[in-house]
Amino acid sequence: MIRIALLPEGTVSHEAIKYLLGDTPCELLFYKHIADVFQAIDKGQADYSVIPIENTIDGSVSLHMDWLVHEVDIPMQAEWVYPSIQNLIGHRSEFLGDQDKLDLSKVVKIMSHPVALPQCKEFIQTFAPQAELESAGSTAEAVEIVKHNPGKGWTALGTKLAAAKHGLDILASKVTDHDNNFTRFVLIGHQPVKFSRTPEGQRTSILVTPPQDFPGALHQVLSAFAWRRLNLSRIESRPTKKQLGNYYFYIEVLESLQSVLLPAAFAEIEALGCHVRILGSYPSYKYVEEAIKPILKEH
Ligand SMILES: O=C(O)C(=O)Cc1ccccc1
Repeated sequence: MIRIALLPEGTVSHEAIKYLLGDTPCELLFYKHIADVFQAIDKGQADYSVIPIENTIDGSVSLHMDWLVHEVDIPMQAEWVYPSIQNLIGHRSEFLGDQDKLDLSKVVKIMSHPVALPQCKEFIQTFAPQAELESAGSTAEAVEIVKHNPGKGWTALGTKLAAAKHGLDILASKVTDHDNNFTRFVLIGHQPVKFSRTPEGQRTSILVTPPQDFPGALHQVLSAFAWRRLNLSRIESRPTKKQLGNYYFYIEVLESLQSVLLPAAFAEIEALGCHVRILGSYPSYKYVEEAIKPILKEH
C-alpha cells in the first residue's frame, strides 16, 4: 500500500488528498510541520508527500515552492485543485454576549496557517478587527492549540473536520472572502502513480536559471515556447538565493515531456546558456464538485 505524508488530520491537505484518492487504498502519515512532510520521503517513511503550492487569493505558497526547489529533489507526480473552506472555530461559551448571542468582539486571537489567514481578511476586518493574528503550522494545529487554551478568547480558522475532531464549535462557517477559493496541490514522489479520477491533461514543470547579465532572458525563454504554440499555465520568478537580483523562472507547460515539442524547446533554452531543471511531468486532475460532497459530509 502506498504511504502518503501530509499535514495533520483535519487540514485542507487532508481533505484534498481524500478527494484525489477516491477509493485508492493508502496509508496516510500525518506530520505537524511542512518540513517533515517534505523530508518523509528522503527518510524512507513515505512514498509520496502532499504539498499545497498555490492559492487563488494569495498566490504562490513561496515557502513550499522554495522547499521544492532548494531543499529536496523529488519529482512532482500529480497536481490537482481543491476548494479551501475555512470556518471560525472556538469554544462558543467564551463568545456569548447579550441574550446569549454570539459576540465576536470578544475574540482576542485568531490563529491559522499563513495561507488561510489572508483568505479570510475581509471577514476578520469586518467581524473581529480587534483580534490579534497568529500563524500556526497548519489550520488543524491552530484548532488544537485553541482546544488546549480555553478561557482566553482564542479562535482558529480551520476545517469542519478539525472542529469535529477537537470537539470545538463552529462560530462562523465559510468565512473565506471569496467562494472560488481554491488551492493547488502537488503530490511529490519518486514513482509515477495513477488514480481512478480522470486526468484533465498532462503538465510539465521546469525551473529555468538564466546566466548572469543576460539581456532579454525571459523574452527569449518564452519565445522557445511561443513559436511552438506550447501553452504555459504558470510562470513565476523567484530569487536564486545566491546573489541579490538573480532569479530563476518557474514555468508550467500544458504538455507532457513525452511530446517531441517539449524537449526541443528545452534544448533551445539550454542553447541560450540557461540551465533547465525538470521538476516533473505529471497528470493534472480535474476538479469535480460532485466528488467533494461525500468528503465534506463526513464532518
Ligand atoms: O493547514 C492546512 O490546512 C493546510 O493543508 C495548508 C493549507 C492552508 C490553507 C489553504 C490550503 C492549504
